[in-house]
Amino acid sequence: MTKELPKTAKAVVIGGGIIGCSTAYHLGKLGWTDTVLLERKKLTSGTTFHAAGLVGQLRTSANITQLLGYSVDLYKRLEEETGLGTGWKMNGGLRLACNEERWTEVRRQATTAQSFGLEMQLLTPQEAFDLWPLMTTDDLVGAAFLPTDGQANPSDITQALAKGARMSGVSIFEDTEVLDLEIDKGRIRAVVTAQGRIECERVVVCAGQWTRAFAARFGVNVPLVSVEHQYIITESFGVPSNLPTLRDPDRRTYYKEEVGGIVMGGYEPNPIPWAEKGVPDGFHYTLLDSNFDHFEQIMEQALGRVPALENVGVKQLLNGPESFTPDGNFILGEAPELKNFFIGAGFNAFGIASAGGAGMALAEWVAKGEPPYDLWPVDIRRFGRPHFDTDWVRTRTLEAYGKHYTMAWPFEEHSSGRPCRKSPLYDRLKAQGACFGEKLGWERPNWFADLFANEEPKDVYSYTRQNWFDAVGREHKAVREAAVIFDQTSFAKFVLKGRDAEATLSWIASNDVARPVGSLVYTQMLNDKGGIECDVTVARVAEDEYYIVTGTGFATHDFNWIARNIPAAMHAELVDVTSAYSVLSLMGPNSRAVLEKVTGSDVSNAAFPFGQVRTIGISGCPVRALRITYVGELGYELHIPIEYATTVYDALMASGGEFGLVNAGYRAIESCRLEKGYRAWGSDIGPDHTPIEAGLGWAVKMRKNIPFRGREAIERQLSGGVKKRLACFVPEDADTVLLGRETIYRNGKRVGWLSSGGFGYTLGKPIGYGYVRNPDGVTEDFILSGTYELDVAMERIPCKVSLAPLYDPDMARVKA
Ligand SMILES: NCCCC(=O)O
Repeated sequence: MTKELPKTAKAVVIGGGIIGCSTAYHLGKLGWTDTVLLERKKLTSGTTFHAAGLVGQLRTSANITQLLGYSVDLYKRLEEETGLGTGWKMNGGLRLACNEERWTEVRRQATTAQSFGLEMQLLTPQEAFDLWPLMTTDDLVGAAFLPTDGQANPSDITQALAKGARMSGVSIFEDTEVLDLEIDKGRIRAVVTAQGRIECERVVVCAGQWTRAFAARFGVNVPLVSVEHQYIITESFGVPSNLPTLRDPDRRTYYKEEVGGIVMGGYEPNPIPWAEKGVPDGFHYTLLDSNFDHFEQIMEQALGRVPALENVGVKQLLNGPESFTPDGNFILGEAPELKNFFIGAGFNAFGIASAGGAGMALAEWVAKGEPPYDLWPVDIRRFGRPHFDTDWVRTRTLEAYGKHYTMAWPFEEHSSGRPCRKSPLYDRLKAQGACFGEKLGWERPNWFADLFANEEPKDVYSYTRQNWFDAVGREHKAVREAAVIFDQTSFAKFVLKGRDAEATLSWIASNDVARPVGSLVYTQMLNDKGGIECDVTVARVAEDEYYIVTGTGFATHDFNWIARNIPAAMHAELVDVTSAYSVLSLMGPNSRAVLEKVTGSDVSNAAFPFGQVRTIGISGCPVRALRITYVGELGYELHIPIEYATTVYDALMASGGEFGLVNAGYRAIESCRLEKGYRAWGSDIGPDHTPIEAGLGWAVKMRKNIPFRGREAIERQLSGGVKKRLACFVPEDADTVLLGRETIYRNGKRVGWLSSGGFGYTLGKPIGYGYVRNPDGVTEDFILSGTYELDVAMERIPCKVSLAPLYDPDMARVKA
């Protein structure tokens, strides 16, 4: 008897691939048994059925690695739980290195794995050969082996997840296409199918490459596109079933054992986009025509590694389109555009590896309104304006696909889809030697080449100090000794306006923003666990108006966090004014002297002290000047209506020469902020870290009896103590290159990893920040009483620890 579609459900999951089934399985485990999964055709029939099925775990983020580790734990027990075979085997994963740079990358990855508590062994070529005797090793420098990696059968594991979901009471309907959603005043009311209508308030879209078009119908942007991906399946030739998976990134290829043969595929540099006009109707259990010519480049590489492939029969060259994203990470979370509309899609090469953990995290997000831990690298809110344009998304995604196995260089920038968003100063800065980086489409000067000395404004990547090291040193010196202009036009800027603006922001912000007009406050915005969701500057520009400034990459996230936290009864409206203002940050001990030459306004310390905002005139332009700094010097952020930007810039440059004013870029900012100890959201701070743990307790209004979101969590930490604390580390060896993720050892015991790392030119030393963790609690004494080493590329480097800023700890320069 066919089961009838229910009339109501607590949540509806759309899509019966591995991600949808994993999400439904985990919703069931959370007691959301009133969940319905709808699949328009048959389970797995979209993309899952042709996935290769490798399960690797290591990523550059600890939390994403943890998520993938969860997949492994789940896959280990799923067969026993459901009675269905999954094809899971923990045969380990090998990764080869064929040159010294790659070997450095692999050793750095081994350090990262160690930081995150994942076992990764470094092997000689002979040891690698012993594990994988089908390969040639002449060109090998070394290899890495992750014993807990493995592989699974994608269709079987999906069916097992579906069975597990049903066992919890979740209903699954195949051949049930979703035709529409009913949405009323921004609230989801029902899912409409040909078989009937299900009233529900929460929808989870896990529809693979169909997700972008489906979500767009409801105003939700999911930046993914389809790309052809090919692999071969050989006849059986006696390959042992315990053969580890193998990745040979220098040859762009991967391998796994399958029924005594080999599956081999790769990520070519010239991928072929698919379904540019949309996925055709009736595309299920469908593959594309094999493209032998295109695969030849991959096959050639593979034959060099596995000569046996020359003589073995190829059963199939499988060509299956999959969804890929512009940054190679998948897309998870609640859509910023529509409440209770969740996305799990765009899994690139990692669908099977990620599905267990991603489904768990997404289910928690749906059920509890937040993910189990910070998932910023995969959070849907990391995207922004350029991602609305499918052509731009496709261009960038094809670049990301082609780089799947290429070296992941430190400081590497994308090259496609550029320039996209340009500050009015772009051409001027380019003419003066700017080497630009890119964030959310914005071109931003990273550093300036000395064109008179024939320096080329181009990054040359390596794992040692890169070619821009000296140029950034020059800019750093100018920040500390003279004055610089940073073009920070890409900052995200919002206006919060309305008669309840003060009360609203007082609830959302953990620092005291109920200050007089003209005040400027650095504040965090916390979740209920006290974790830092936003890290912003707030200027009170009128009784009923605040101007909020945050980092370029956080535009969507922070806007969404603030907007969603405006209490229902409050009269306050949030508007994104990013495109209305250019930002020139005039920083350095001479910055006041430069400013005094171009403005008639009083910018003396008495009239315009630190932590204030003023409107000053420059060349006929009303400039909003914020007395604040992220580099630890006297300075002013000048927020300029966009049409005046070049006029103000030209005036400053014309007057600044005598004070040593020069252009400087983001890499100098990074160097200076590391010396001064300013935290960076996304690395040093984020939703998993509270201000107390981050050493930002001074910025929380605990002495005032003002309620704010997260206050109770902070009170608990202040009375009960913390189990981790951010500290600063300075290696004794000045030549050490710190990049982040290096393991922190205290008295020989692993206690954490670096959240960020770089070089401080004034100090003349590398600088790193990282949390020292201890389940029994971490106090200042605990931190300062330890002897520390950092593991860098599997080598221990002694270092000193500090809790106080390394530069200007008493703020004398900032407040000068
Ligand atoms: N979809 C193939 C996975 C390859 C890899 O894990 O690198």
